[in-house]
Amino acid sequence: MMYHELETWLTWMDELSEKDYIVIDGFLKPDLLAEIRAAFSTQLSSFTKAGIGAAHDFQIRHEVRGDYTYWLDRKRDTELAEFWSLIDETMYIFNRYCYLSLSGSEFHFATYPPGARYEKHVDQFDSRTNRMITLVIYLNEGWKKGDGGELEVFLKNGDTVIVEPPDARCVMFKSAEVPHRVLESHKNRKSLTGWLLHQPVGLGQLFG
Ligand SMILES: O=C(O)CCC(=O)C(=O)O
Ligand SMILES: [Fe+2]
Repeated sequence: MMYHELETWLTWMDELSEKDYIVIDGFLKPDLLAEIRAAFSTQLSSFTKAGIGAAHDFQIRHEVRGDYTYWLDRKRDTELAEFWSLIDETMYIFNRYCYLSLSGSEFHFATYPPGARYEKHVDQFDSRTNRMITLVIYLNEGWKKGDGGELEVFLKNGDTVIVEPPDARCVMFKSAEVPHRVLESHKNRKSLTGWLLHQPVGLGQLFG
């Protein structure tokens, strides 16, 4: 039993291959969204300041990246079982229909307090090339224009796209190919962000 119909998946995969990114509203059904929101609230006191860069150049610079994160662990965070199985389904689809060889993932909750942003970057660090697909799910109930925290995506053809972060919206893009930034947020901005990996390394959490 799949979470999304194959036909729907194939439409999404076509769009992602063509544009390098895709915005999907309703990627999560309401009950799964509620589970994720509950887990987010439970962990809120354990979030820590996010860093930038891999092992050797790890640093915390507020002006570059102002969010706080909490890394998930599928063995420990079993209340998110339905989410983990959706991620498995997502990896299966990418492997089967996009010829990727994904075999792991890493996910964190993130919150950007008012005034926080994340400057232009790509998600594949020089020293780590295993992040293939970035997947972000926004958890901003009641988000409205003026709240800020939009995701700006820089495409190869020179176009930039502004993606607003309302509740339940999912954005996926090719981690190595799509520079992006998070514009300054004026409210607490919440998300569940992760990467589908070429190998099951999942060391992102050691580096921020
Ligand atoms: O939350 C977003 O819209 C993107 C976050 C991001 O770029 C990252 O965590 O690498
Ligand atoms: Fe990013």
